[in-house]
Amino acid sequence: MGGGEDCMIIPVIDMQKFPDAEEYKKLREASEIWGCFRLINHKIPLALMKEMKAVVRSLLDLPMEIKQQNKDVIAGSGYMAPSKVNPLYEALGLYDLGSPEAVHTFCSKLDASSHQREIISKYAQAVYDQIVEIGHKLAESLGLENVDFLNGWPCQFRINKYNFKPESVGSSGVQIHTDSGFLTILQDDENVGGLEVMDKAGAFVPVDPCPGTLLVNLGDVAQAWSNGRLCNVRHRVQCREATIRVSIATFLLGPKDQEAVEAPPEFVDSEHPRLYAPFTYEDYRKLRLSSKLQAGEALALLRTTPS
Ligand SMILES: O=C(O)CCC(=O)C(=O)O
Ligand SMILES: [Fe+2]
Repeated sequence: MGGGEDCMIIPVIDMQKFPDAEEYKKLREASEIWGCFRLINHKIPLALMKEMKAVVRSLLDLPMEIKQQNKDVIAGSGYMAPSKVNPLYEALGLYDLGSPEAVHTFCSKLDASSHQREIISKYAQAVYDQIVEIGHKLAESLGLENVDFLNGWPCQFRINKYNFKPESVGSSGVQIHTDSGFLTILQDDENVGGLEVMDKAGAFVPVDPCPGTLLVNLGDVAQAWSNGRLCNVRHRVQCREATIRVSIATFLLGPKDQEAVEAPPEFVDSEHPRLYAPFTYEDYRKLRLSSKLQAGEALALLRTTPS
């Protein structure tokens, strides 16, 4: 199990320590102060993480015409070719990870072998179960008793490749952003760093690789749902060395269809008035895209009270 010194700048949450009250407190504080943490002793088998990494690498190495068959299901969910804004970055994606048919379509479009399909399906199941469990623990850490609110929430899956070249060292791999959904599990590259998260003071803090662990990020939906208690962490990827970097991200987005993102009554009182009018995840995603506000600023457009 990884757990070296360099993992320790950002908070570490140990899945095996639950239901200790101390671990719940750490989880709450990490989520309020940082909006991200390293997860150790999680439930995704290390062998599966490794096999998945190999599968993902080979999918990203496919010819462009095949990768382009990975079409959007919702805006931005399919293949993203290198662009003017992020010329070193490309990604394949899948919506929705919880749907075996969607996983099947994703695999078919990329001509995945039966071995690759098997690994992807197993990983999808394991990462989905893990992200829902973290969501439940997070709600419990905030004192909520009914934690069934995550049922049926869609999950987006994205595999990221950074083609870092000698001349790109020091430049941006992915620009500063927040994740739009509720929670993200990131299997970051086990060797190549570059991910940076912003701390409360506005300084970027490097998140160094820590093999065998996962990184969890909280997104805009978590901020709104918690009535402003939880931090939607701003982060970016910088090119640090001339090599390929690959990461695997799973995003638990928000309530499905027309169900609203809305702070439960437990988070609202006279000292903490409701900050946001209820909204659907779909509308919020569209607002982020149309406003081009990618670092959580779009939430301000939904505020019911001045910030
Ligand atoms: O590649 C990484 O480490 C981060 C990727 C990321 O922030 C994202 O996919 O939203
Ligand atoms: Fe992100």
